This record gives sequence, structure tokens and C-alpha cells, in this order.
Amino acid sequence: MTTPALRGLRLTKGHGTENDFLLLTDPDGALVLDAADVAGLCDRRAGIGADGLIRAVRSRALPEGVDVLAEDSTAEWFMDYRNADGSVAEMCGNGIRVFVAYLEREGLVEPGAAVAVGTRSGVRRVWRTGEEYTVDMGPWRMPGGAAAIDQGYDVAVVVAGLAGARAGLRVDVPNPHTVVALPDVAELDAADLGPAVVVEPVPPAGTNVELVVPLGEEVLDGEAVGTVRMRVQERGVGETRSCGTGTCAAALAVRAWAGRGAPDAWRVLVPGGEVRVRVVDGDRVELTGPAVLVADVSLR
Ligand SMILES: N[C@@H](CCC[C@H](N)C(=O)O)C(=O)O
Repeated sequence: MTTPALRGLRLTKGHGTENDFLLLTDPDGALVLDAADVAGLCDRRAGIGADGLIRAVRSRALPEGVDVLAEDSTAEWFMDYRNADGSVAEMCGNGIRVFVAYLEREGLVEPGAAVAVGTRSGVRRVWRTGEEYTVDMGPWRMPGGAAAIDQGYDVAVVVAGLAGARAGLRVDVPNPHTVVALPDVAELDAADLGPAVVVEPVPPAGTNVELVVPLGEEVLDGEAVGTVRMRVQERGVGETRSCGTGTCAAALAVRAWAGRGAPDAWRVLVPGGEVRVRVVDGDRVELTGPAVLVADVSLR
């Protein structure tokens, strides 16, 4: 599995609500990691196994055309995110929390300080409160525009195990998501996210798909908080135990469906745990959840 160029490479395994990642540091961006290398390392039988791989590269070592430092000169590290099949993704909401926990543990950023991280979708700020990390995920977009928001959907989605086509609403965070509301947890459990999910019309860059069941609202510490249960099929991976950008998309879709007066604060329950999503100033979203480093591995 390991190509000679990767022998001796040191990786760390970590997860955020059981969305798991391999992390490595390549400060000068010297390592050539092609899609087959990434897929081999992420393979759960022949490799180490993970939903994605994250390479930490110094922003000043990035190839021309990726100018993170022009956006924020303090964004010293770039998160090079790859899905388990080797494809690249714009952003990873669980991965970026684990990335900052890893940078702290490696002594590459000041522990406990807010960190600006370069990503393919721009610079994102991450800060730690106790054991949890919060990410300013920035603005989102519903590519179907006002018509989709008014109608509540803009695509048709066919999922194995569920009868007929379901209505889906696309939400970019800014990686592409399609959120489908189901009436109850029995349907959520019946869905088979093993086979490909068919989305029509096909989104131009593909899509992650979230199945959600809204579970109502309660008042916590004087604030209305909505709860959503979610399962996800990730682009470039398959079904995963969690997806941070997906939880943001899920909360934003359910909030849009609920209409005026819907909560800004959401708990999203996923098979791997729970995260919190907050809409701030109506136009950007924050994600809070755990980050766990599990093991260090050296490739033979
Ligand atoms: N698991 C991630 C999302 C990873 C990228 C996604 N599969 C894509 O291709 O967009 C998250 O926690 O956000």
C-alpha cells in the first residue's frame, strides 16, 4: 500500500464526533500525495482508515494562486483537505477543529489562542473553550436562491430504502450540500446510504447529502434552541458518522423551512455524537464541537 516515497511518514489519527481523519505536517509543501496515496491511507482494511486526510502546510509554501496570506497575514497554516477517495474539498467543519487540536499538540500554534486557518474556501477562525472548539464557518449560500427558499426545495433526491423522490434544498457552506427533511426517525433509520444517492438536477460539483428529522425547539438558558437528527452521505467518502459542514447545512435548511422567528441556535445529533450550530448576525454560522487525537502512526 505504502509507496516508497511515503515510508517513515508520521501521521496522527483524530476525530470530531467520529468523523475521522489522518493528519500530517508538511511545512514546506514538499510532499507529493496523489489521490491514490490518499485513498490507500484512508482505506479501512488495507490502509490506516479514515474519512479524510489533512495535510498541514505553511501558507507561505503554497503554490502560486493560493494566496491565503493576502486575506489574513496571521493565517500561518493551511489545511489541505482530501476526502477518502483522494478528491479535494473546499472545507471540513469537523476536520478543522481536529486540525487546530493537532497544531496545538504539535506546538505549531499557541495552545488556547484563536487560530486563523487557511482553507480552500478562505481563512476560518477557530478558538477553544475547555475541551470544545468553535469555528467561524463564514457565510453560507443557498444556490437555488429566493425561489428555492420560498418553495423549500430545488432538487429531487432518491435514496435507497425510502419510497419515491424526496424534495431537497441545496446549501453551500461553501462545500455543496443537499438537505432532505424526513417525517420521522423510523424513515431516517430505514434509509440506506450505502448506494449512491441520486440528486436531480445533478449539482455541478457534486454534493454531500444530509437526511434530517427536525425534533422541535426548547428554551435553554433563556434562548430558543432547535434540535435536528441527521445522517449524512459525504461526497468522496460514503456514509460517515458526522459531517461538520453538513450539520451547518442541516440547521440552516431546517431554520429556513421553519420561517420567520426560527431559532438561531441548533443542536445537531449525528450517529457519532452532537455538535452545536449558531447563526450569527443572520449571515454567518458558527460550529462548536469536540476534537480528539487518538494515535500516532508511522508508515512502514
Ligand atoms: N466531513 C467534512 C466534510 C468533508 C468534505 C466533504 N466530504 C466534501 O466533499 O464536501 C465536514 O466535517 O465538514
